Amino acid sequence: MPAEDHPLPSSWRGMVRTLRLGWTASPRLIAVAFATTVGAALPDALIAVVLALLADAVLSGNQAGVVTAAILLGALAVTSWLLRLLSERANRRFADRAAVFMEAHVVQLQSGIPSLEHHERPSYVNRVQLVRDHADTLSEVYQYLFQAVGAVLRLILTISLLMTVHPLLGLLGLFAVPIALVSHWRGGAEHTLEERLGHHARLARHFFLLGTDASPGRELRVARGRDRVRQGRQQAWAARHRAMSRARWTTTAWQSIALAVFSSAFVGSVAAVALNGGSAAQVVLLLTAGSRLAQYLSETLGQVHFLRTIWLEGGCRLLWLEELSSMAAKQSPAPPPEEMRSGITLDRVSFTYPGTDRKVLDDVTLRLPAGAVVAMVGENGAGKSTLVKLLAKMYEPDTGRILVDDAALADMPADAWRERLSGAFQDFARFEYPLRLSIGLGDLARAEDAGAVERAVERADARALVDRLDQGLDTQLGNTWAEGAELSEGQWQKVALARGYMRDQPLILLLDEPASALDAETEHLLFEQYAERSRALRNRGRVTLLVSHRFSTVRMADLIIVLDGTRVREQGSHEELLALGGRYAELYEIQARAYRTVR
Ligand SMILES: Nc1ncnc2c1ncn2[C@@H]1O[C@H](COP(=O)(O)OP(=O)(O)OP(=O)(O)O)[C@@H](O)[C@H]1O
Repeated sequence: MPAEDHPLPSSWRGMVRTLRLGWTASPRLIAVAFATTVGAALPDALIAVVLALLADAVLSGNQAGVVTAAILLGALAVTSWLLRLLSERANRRFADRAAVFMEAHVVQLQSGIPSLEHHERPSYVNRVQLVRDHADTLSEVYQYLFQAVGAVLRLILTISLLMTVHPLLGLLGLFAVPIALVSHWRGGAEHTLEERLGHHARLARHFFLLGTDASPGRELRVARGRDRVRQGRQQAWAARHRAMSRARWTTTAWQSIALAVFSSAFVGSVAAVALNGGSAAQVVLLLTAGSRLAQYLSETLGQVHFLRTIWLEGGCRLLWLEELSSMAAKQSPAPPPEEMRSGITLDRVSFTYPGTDRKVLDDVTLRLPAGAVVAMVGENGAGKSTLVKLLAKMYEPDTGRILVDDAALADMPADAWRERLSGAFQDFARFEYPLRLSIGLGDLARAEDAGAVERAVERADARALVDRLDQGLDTQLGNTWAEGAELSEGQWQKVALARGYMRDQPLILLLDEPASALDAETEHLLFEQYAERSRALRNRGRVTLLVSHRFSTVRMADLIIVLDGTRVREQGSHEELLALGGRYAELYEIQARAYRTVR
């Protein structure tokens, strides 16, 4: 789905949605925070009136008036301080709660999108990154919104006070309009640019991780490439900074012009009132309220700018993510079958990765028979993993169909389909949980089922690994934890493999180079056992698809598919393909010869 297929919703819809989310997070706290923040804004604006009363009383020698005005001033100051304190506490508590709520919401939305497209299309990645980066900031925007409401009320009150001196002074508010407009435009323009420059920030982050993570650190030390990485990071930041700073200078220049217009009008008003017989109290009121008007305006603008940048823009991106997620959830009505009778068919499937224009699979037609162990081979980049991803519904084919028996995979909900498949992948995850859970994640509903976890351990030949760890299956994994056990690459891969074996009866088991970090003999033994078990269960109609570069493993499969850059070049059993004397036979012979030579 190209980016323009799902454009950003309007900022205002985003704002309403974010408000609703805040209300859901904590209705009581949001109400208290609103009342105290708006309340705290008003006493300050009334100080101008009391100061005018004070000036009047002082000039007319009214002792009682002076005392009353002084008491009122004190009362206003204390009320303002107290309400501000209360509002700060209420807002902070609310922001804490809303931050947790928002982050959880964003995580849920992102993981709820069945495809991987939002991780790969650059324009989507930038948006998702902004939502992710602003997930906790979004929780602070309520405070800014309430303050902005308070500030607007304070502005109205201040302008009304000015109009008591002379109705035309209300026009001072009009001179403030350019400032508001520039500020509104500024937030949007900077945010759009930030989104457009997202790839520089990602690049800088990538170089940062390269320079600080342990595993690239080894290679960088050997290659003496640290300076190169540092330079890469600096260049990425500099490119982003240059463009942002140019844009900020332009917006700041416009803002200064708008402020200059307002300031001239204010100075002119003070002079006009003073020269046209205005009383001292009126001049005091105009000076106090007018100078505060500028201060209130810049505060309001700061809040509006923040709201515009983070909230309106962040809010509409959050809404965009919600819509993307719910659209994906709505699309698929047909449940996957409980059992497969004939197998999985790829019917003239073509696929191009989002954001690219090169076909990775072109018009591929294949049949993976129910009950069969199918192996897929091909050179690097031939499209093997891509085909596996299509079968896992991480992407949808551009053209053609994938059929499970006779039902289209495209019509099945991704979640329901994935409950019926198992998998172990070459870029496996290192889940730093206790070993039992790290394996049990393969079938979360049975993660607590000791028998199921034990069986997965046996199937992955990971018993020796479990026995070597101090607390067996209860050992905490990963060096992020103080007591965590760090595993070798091959051991992590065995954990991933065991995870892939958690489900007893998947419709399809996808094994995409799941043992690349293990030695060839271990891999051979593992799959020999596995293929035997699979054949014993043939009548249950499961399909196993194994991607491997090791022909000693591949030869055990019932059907071998040779992919050759976008197309299927050959298919058949090991014996058939050897007899064919084509690409498979050639590659098999090269590996077998190398193996004989080494031995
Ligand atoms: N996320 C992606 N976005 C764009 N192109 C991609 C993406 N992933 C893979 N490709 C491209 O698709 C082609 C096929 O990649 P794929 O990972 O399917 O190959 P493979 O046969 O599994 O290779 P290998 O044996 O090295 O694992 C490659 O040319 C690769 O550059």
